[in-house]
Amino acid sequence: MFYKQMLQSNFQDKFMCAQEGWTEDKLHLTDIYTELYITAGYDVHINTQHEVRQIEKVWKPAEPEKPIRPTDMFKHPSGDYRPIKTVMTNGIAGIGKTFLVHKFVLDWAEQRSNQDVHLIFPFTFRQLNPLKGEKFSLAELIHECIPETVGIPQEALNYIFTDVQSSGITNYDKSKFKLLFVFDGLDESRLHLDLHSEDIRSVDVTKAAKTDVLLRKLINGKLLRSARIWVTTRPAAANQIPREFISSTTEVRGFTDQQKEEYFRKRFKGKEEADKLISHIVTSRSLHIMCHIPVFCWITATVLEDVLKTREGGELPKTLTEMYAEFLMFQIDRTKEKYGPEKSIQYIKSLAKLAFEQLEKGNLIFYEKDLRESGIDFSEASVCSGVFTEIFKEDRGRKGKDKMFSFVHLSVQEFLAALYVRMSLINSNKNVMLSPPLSLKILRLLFSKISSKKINKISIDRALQSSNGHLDLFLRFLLGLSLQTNQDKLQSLLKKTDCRSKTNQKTIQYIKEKLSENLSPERNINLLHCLNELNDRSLIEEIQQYLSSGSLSTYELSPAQWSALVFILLSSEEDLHVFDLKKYSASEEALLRLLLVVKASKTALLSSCNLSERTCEALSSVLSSQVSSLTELDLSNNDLKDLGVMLLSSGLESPRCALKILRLSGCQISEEGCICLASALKSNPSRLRELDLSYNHPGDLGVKLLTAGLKDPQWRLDSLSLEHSGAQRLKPGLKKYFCELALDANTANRKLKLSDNNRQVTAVTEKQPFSVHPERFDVWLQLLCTTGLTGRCYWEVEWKGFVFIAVSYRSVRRRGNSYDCRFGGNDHSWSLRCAEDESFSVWHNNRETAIPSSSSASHRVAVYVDWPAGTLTFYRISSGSPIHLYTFHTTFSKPLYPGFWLVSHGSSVSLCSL
Ligand SMILES: Nc1ncnc2c1ncn2[C@@H]1O[C@H](COP(=O)(O)OP(=O)(O)OP(=O)(O)O)[C@@H](O)[C@H]1O
Repeated sequence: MFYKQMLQSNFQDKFMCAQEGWTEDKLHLTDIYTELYITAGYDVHINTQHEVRQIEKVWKPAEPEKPIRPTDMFKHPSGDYRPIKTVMTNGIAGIGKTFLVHKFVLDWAEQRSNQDVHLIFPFTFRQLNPLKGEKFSLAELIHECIPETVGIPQEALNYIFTDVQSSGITNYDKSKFKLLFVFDGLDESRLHLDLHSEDIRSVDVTKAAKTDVLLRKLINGKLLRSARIWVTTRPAAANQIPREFISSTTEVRGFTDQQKEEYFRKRFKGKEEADKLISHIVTSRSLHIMCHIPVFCWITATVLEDVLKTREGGELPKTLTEMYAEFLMFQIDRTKEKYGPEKSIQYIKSLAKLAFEQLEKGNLIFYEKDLRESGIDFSEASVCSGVFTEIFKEDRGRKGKDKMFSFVHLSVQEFLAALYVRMSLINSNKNVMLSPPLSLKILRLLFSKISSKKINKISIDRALQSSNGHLDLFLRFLLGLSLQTNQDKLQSLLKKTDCRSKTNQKTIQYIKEKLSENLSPERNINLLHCLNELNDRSLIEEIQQYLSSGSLSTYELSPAQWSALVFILLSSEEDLHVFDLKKYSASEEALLRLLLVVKASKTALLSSCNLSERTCEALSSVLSSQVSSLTELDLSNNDLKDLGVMLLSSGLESPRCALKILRLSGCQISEEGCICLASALKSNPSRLRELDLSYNHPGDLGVKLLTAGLKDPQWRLDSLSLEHSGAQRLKPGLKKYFCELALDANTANRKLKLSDNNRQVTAVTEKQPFSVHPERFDVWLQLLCTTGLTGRCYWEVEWKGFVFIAVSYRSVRRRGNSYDCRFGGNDHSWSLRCAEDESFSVWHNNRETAIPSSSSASHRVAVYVDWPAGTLTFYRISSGSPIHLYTFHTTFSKPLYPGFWLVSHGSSVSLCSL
């Protein structure tokens, strides 16, 4: 207890202050720390190759996923008690892993949480790397790396460790001494961490062993079995620790929109100032999206703070290029005073060269030799790397003793690379974009005179040729740097400006041409970002106009406009939690165009959108994609057939598929499709929890296989619906929901004559010999059918004269002539009025809604009720196909009875057989 208090007190001093970037004046951690969005699970939501580019597609907070509080790092995400030994926390560069560890330790040290822990030993791999191969006992290693522990004598540590080791207890919660070892930054590790390698030698915890061996044994549980281990890492290195050694995985996913706001409120204490900045960031989409990475928030806050201070009433940077240009100038200004303007400018120029040359090669980490090649004197660089640590940081060496370098964030490298291209053009009239691949077209361009326009074109073409988009952000910056305003900011680096608005107009035109070609959606989106950097919003504004005028299905969108729509949806303020295709256009074409949005959404509602097998192929690739966020997919009421399900199954089989809910109700699926589904789920049983296959025809084998899966403890499935199945469900379209109806003679008004086995009714003048019945309509010429409907039902009727085709609750009044008795005259019935002149209108609650007139002379009407979904739709049947008339959306509370009102004598209605 004494040692605990001592360590807590020492850690308070150490972790209270946070070092951010270059700041010499340290800030109190709790003053700047903003809660991060942390989730449970193995999924790494970011493409490891280039996190920034992926964010927009990927990062949408997951609704069903409960965020984890930092203090709950060692609780099982399910909420149930399970012993937890090792937690691995993933997250991309700059997302806040180190900050999280510091906050956790500080909360413990200041006795806010996790007080069950007796001692915490926070290591970083950066500290451990130089000790590789050296021999230490565990206590010595702790003293070496964590000076705050020095007050705990080695004997005391050895006593505790020996006790833990010899007790044989494996459960942390049962251990007498509760210990936590933290290892931050596994991605930086140079240690030999093969956890399977057999370390035969003794497990005497007091004996010295090589650092690598100690670490290995701690992580694989050979040493101090009950001690807890917490490892943080960037995703690329996560697989260094095999799954079997990890009890729980979490992922730091940065800031949610709300947390971004909190961050800026903490940074800017004045409310007015904070409001201004937040609203500025929210309206500059690219900035807002990027701000999900805390380190980018810091860049943004740094720049905006400076702009506010130094330029009263000045424009705040809106685009990424503006922001990075400001950031760079801010760095140069700060260091100019210390080291002189020339040196800092010269250094930036060399770094820009390095950034460009290495980006061309696809390198993100560089060695001394690379620095030399770019003209950076290494010894000088090490002086200057102190100056520009926040741009260029000396990195962990993994190759022997070679020093490694990288930019503080890949986006900084991309910005500097773009700057290098512009600088070479403006300052030395040189085109540096010479390296292959050179198409003939580019070659031709190269032999003509160099100009900004040509460089822009070459860069656009090069970026479009890249299959993984490695030049996308570079291109955005390069084009952004062709704006006068940005060049003005960088005056100290650019000799003169070379902006001509005509040139930029031509570039904009060229981008728009490219957008109308059939490029991949990702490339198109980047081109739209480029337009944004060039301050051209014409395409986006067009689409926004369409969107505000209602459904898009009325417009014929060009490929460029579709891309603009994707761009808007991906970067919209509205959450992409739920993507509802019908909001835009219920068609397959629309879905295929908006596939990127589906990928970024949590839930995709695609029911009743006339989708076919073709869609399934595309969706299957979404499901198996590394960056898909989709956990719920509703494909009900589309005739996908067995082939569609087979195609979809290949996506379901993928270990990357994160789908939890799949609705395939009414999709014409037979036994074959179900067999395929069952086998896909068998090979990937750990995800899907809910499967809706109602209104299909699974056959005996389909039912058997799927229900067996439901009982299989390996499967996560806990809800399976196979209701309303049968061969009839294999009929196309709405016909699969056809139900046989019969008119209820007991409800028929006396002036209605029933015939054709109670399937036809005619309004007549003479009273019919019906018995007295309390359910009979006595005034209006109405009647109901016998069956109350609660599922999905479809029927067709032929009509003559002037009739109302209705559905009603059984409770509709039968006596008298009030509206309460008339179909559509009250709130418990809905009706379609079919008049002699073939005009239609709908009635509900005594309110009429007219339906635009149609030309056809057909007298056949179809009714489709989806009771659970609360929809009632009327169609006119023309040449055998349903033409939509009207849909009511409501919540039905009681069974619905089809009914008819025959207004004029001689009118008739007959129920059709299908
Ligand atoms: N929770 C937070 N609140 C406020 N600022 C934060 C937070 N997390 C991170 N930051 C800011 O982002 C910067 C980078 O965070 P941090 O070093 O924790 O990232 P990381 O995930 O460990 O990155 P890397 O993998 O590159 O080491 C911090 O210096 C700080 O400015």
